[in-house]
Amino acid sequence: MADLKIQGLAKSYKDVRVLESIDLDIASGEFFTLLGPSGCGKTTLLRTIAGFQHQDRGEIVVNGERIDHKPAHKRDIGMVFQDYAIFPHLTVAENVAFGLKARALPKSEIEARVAESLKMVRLDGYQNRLPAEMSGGQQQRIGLARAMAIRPTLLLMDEPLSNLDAKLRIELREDIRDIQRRLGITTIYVTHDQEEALAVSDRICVMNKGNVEQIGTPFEIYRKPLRKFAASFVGTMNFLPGRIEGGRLIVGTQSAASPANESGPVEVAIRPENVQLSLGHADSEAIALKGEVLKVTFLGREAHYTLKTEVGEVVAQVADPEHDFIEMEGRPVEVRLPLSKIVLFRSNGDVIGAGQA
Ligand SMILES: Nc1ncnc2c1ncn2[C@@H]1O[C@H](COP(=O)(O)OP(=O)(O)OP(=O)(O)O)[C@@H](O)[C@H]1O
Repeated sequence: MADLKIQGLAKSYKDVRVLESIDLDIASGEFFTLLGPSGCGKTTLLRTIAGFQHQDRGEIVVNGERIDHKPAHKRDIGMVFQDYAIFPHLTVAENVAFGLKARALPKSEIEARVAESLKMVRLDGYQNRLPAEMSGGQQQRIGLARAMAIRPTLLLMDEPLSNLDAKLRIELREDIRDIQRRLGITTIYVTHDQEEALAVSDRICVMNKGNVEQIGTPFEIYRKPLRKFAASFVGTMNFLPGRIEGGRLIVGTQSAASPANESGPVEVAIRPENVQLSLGHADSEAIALKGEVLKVTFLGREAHYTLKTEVGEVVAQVADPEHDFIEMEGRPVEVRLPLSKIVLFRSNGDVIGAGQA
């Protein structure tokens, strides 16, 4: 069991600052995900923790002890890579044994750990195969078994599912999560896939341009974004221009009692699943915009609507649709934005109050 503290970690390549000043506090046994767009510094942060490169400033502390002066092989960290990084000329068992041989463990111990690790990733029986005879998903299981065989205090995973097709990705991410829970190993997982992050993590750290934007549980990140960046990067969000004046939230020609105690221009954010469509009139707890259905995509258990309103297009997602919505295209509807589901952002991207999406 290991907890990890990162304080003031900064890294530049030549004169380009890639990590600004990162502070993280990761609990023992936690599944912690670094989520962000390409180039935001996730991999750099992970590789710095692993010891493949060195920070310019800051500390990395595991169980109260600084590890950032140690070389990578002395940090007791298991690593799983996007491209598997397994040796093609070695058998499955030899690949898994690789780190154990480097640690000069007795042969019987190596054999026992290889067997145990392969069983854990459901590859028992494949010991003597070569990687080329295995599928992509199986090759990544070898990578996972190899990382776990050394019984590391930390497990780091860099986009481990990116090279797999959609179905395998879901299957393997569930396996990774089950194994991680069972062993209770502190895990840092890098992905740019927000759905994957929501599905597997205890907590998510949303990164942008070398900074931490928000750290929270998947629920908090999705439902209570603290910055516009997290709100737009995770899931789908409608953003509409509005303003608060005299205690009223004004969107286009419509208004309702303002949920926030300030005034000035705001961005009104709402998730598609929280937009309500109605043919009747709205209550006072919602902004009700006149709209027209531009497009309907019917997906069986839900339908997605693109709606034209006076302040721009709004996407609504309706669960369990009751109409044959093809007939709805071109029809006028009322587009209701319930105040309890709206999040308001200032022009600088900061959330107002503790809004909920
Ligand atoms: N060895 C290097 N030398 C110079 N610049 C680098 C080096 N490695 C990464 N960078 C730059 O640092 C920035 C952050 O890269 P990093 O790989 O950490 O981002 P990332 O969030 O993991 O992105 P991706 O998801 O695309 O891997 C990028 O702008 C990248 O071009």
